[in-house]
Amino acid sequence: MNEPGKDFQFPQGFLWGAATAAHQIEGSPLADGAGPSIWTRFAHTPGMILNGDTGDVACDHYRRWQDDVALMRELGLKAYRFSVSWSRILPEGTGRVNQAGLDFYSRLVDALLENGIEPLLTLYHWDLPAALDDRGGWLNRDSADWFAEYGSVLYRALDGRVKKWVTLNEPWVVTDGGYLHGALAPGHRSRYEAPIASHNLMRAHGAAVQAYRAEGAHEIGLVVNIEPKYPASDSAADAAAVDRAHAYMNEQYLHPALLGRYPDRLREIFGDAWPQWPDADFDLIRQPLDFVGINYYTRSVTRADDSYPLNAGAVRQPLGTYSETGWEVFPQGLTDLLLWFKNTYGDIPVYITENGAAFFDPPVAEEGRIRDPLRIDYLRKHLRAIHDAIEAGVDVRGYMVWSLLDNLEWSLGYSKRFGIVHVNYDSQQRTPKDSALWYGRMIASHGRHL
Ligand SMILES: CO[C@H](O)c1c[n+]2c([nH]1)[C@H](O)[C@@H](O)[C@H](O)[C@H]2CO
Repeated sequence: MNEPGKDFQFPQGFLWGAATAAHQIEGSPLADGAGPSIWTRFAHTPGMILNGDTGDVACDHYRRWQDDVALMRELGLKAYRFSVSWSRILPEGTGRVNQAGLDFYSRLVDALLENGIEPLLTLYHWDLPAALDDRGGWLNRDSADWFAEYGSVLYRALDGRVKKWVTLNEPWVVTDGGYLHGALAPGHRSRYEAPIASHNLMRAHGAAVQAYRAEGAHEIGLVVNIEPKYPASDSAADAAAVDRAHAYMNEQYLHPALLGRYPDRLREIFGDAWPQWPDADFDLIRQPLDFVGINYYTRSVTRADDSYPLNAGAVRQPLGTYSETGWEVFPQGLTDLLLWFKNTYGDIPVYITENGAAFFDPPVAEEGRIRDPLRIDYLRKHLRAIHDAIEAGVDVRGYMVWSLLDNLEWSLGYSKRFGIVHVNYDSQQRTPKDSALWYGRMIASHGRHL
């Protein structure tokens, strides 16, 4: 447990880094031959993003990437998780390669390596080429081939320099937000489309891993957002609600990827909207993985309700501490989740590929400081929770704080700040917050003085 003054020993080689995503930081979405993504289109659809914010400029990382790599080095990061914009590489989604797009990421990777920072590359962080959405997007079974083709273009260009690859970031959010509830691009609302999109995403994951095994020589994995579900009461109804919520978020993607089957509850949840899948699909989806990335933010105390389609919902905790996004700060949930993962799927290496929180950060003080003690407390407690899981035998190999920079929080626009580095969106000035300086000291001591 977390005895005060305990000397925390993280495993040798534990990878300390930070994470971002292309659409959230790059800006210049159509520069140098890039094609539009569904988020370029979604953002320019009135009413879809708070305050009419768009990713047209964001953190201007597409132009400021060299300064941002220098900043990562100054902070002492050892790794950087980023995503590639598919439509910069393949403007129509398939076929013609845009060399300028490839060159951007090739230069970024070289700069990271020159500065002793290991790149972790995510192929897909939600920004599907608009041209593929016009062909049905994730509802089209051809999406698996499209994605494998895209992956192969990047493997050939970057493998050897990039040694840790991620196929998908959070297929749950892509499906739940983009196809069931409609809050995220492409903004569909259909309980019939959601399972189809979800299944094709996992087929695409499997196809991209298969393509990597033919082309690449290093590591590839899947990133999921999972969240421990705790019953709001000891009633049978709440226990059943927990089972449904757990199957829908936590098992829906890990089961097919690692066990080659869906949890039974999904048929109960979706009813007549749950198709009969071909057995061969699970042979494609279930590919040996070198690691799984877990994005952890919060827990959910869950009760039965009449919400759609789960009939299960989260209950706010009166004594809980909440971040600006309304997520409870609950570090113990990360320990519980990691133990569940190991007990359910075995000793697969794990990276915490996202963990962080949005808090109201004060403006830049006169001396250029930004005091964000709540974020430091959040990060410290979650790193201690990871350490507890490691001591209990979970093979956690690294931690990527979300996020390096304040950035575009999807449909919430720029209203939420997750960065350990503040971004002034008018001047594009970067200011490391106290949490960035703290995290750098943490990395330098390898977590010893957590
Ligand atoms: C529902 O929470 C998810 O685990 C989650 C949280 N987050 C994410 N996924 C995404 O991967 C990031 O792009 C978001 O910016 C980040 C913060 O919202």
